[in-house]
Amino acid sequence: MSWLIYIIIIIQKIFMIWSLNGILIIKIIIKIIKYQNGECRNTFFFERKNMIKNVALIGCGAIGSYFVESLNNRITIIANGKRKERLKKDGLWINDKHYTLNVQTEKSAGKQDLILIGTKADGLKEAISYLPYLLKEDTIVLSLLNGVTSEEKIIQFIPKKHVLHSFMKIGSYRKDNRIYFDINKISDLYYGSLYGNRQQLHSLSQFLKTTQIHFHEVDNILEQMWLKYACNIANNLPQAVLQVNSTLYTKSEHGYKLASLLWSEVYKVAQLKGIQIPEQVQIFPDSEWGYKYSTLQDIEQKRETEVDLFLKELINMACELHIQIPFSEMTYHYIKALEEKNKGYFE
Ligand SMILES: NC(=O)C1=CN([C@@H]2O[C@H](COP(=O)(O)OP(=O)(O)OC[C@H]3O[C@@H](n4cnc5c(N)ncnc54)[C@H](OP(=O)(O)O)[C@@H]3O)[C@@H](O)[C@H]2O)C=CC1
Ligand SMILES: CC(C)(CO)C(=O)C(=O)O
Repeated sequence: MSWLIYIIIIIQKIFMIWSLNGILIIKIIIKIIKYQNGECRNTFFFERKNMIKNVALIGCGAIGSYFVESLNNRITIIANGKRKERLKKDGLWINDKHYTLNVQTEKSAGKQDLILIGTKADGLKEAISYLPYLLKEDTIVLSLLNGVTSEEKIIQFIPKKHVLHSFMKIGSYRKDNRIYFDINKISDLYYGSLYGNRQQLHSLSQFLKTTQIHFHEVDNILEQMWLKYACNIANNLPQAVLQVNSTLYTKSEHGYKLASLLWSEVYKVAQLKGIQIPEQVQIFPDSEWGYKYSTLQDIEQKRETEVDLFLKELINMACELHIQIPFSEMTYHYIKALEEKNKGYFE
């Protein structure tokens, strides 16, 4: 009889090991399925490191407000001096809803997991000077500015591993502390990694999935940024010179031609830098509805424009490549002269 007891015990043990293994195998299968669906990319390999909790925004204007609206209770606004007092006291009105803000200086905010830079080009230098106070080992920095050089400027001051390349597609309008955009139209964040920081990319996508933000993690972020850059140059600038809305490009063959000429010069520079963008000019969708893009908004509200970010930088690149881009040069000087006119130089 004793051999029978032995056999029963052995069978019992086999079943126990089998069922334990079974549970383990089922757990691994569930993990793999979740990983495939992108639900646990952070945790499968990286053991719950790099979870984004603290998010800071430097520059809560037209595009920054999109993140205030989406992450309201989870976002710290970084500002100093009078700007800080104003933002604390008045908050922001976004699409006619009032938001009170958690405003901190760069020194009081503490270390951040994610930092969004939403200043214009003229505020970038100061924004960069805040970064050392906010950075920890695995902080992610996104620069939302238009143009193709803000990331290069940032990595002159902080290690590359922090920086993902990014830009926004959104039509947002600001007058003082009132901001309007339509989240049902295009309001999208694009980002990608040029410096091989895949872990940051996963953390960011993981975090964004928990929010209402429309986002796209893309492989060809540099091409996408240049495409947006070319669109901004071709669409924002002729309308700013002529001070008319975007029907310029749909109603007038001359307007369309102006956009095409500028586009052809960005295309030439991009080609020589090995960046692929389409040869044919792209007019922003819905331009027949008569939009005023940011450069014209700046001119009308007598603010500095970002023409240096758009054209001065293109002219410098062309110079380095030993090519001429006369339409861009001329447009650059037109807009600079309009800025001077706004400052009352000619009165
Ligand atoms: N508007 C749009 O629809 C789009 C804009 N973009 C790009 O996004 C970038 C931002 O543009 P936009 O949002 O329109 O610009 P805004 O002028 O509306 O916003 C910039 C904000 O940055 C703040 N700021 C400047 N310096 C600092 C600083 N040192 N610390 C804290 N805050 C600071 C400004 O504050 P203050 O007002 O007090 O000076 C302002 O609120 C630009 O590069 C633009 O080309 C891209 C896509 C669409
Ligand atoms: C045209 C627009 C709104 C597209 O996102 C833009 O980038 C700008 O106004 O500068």
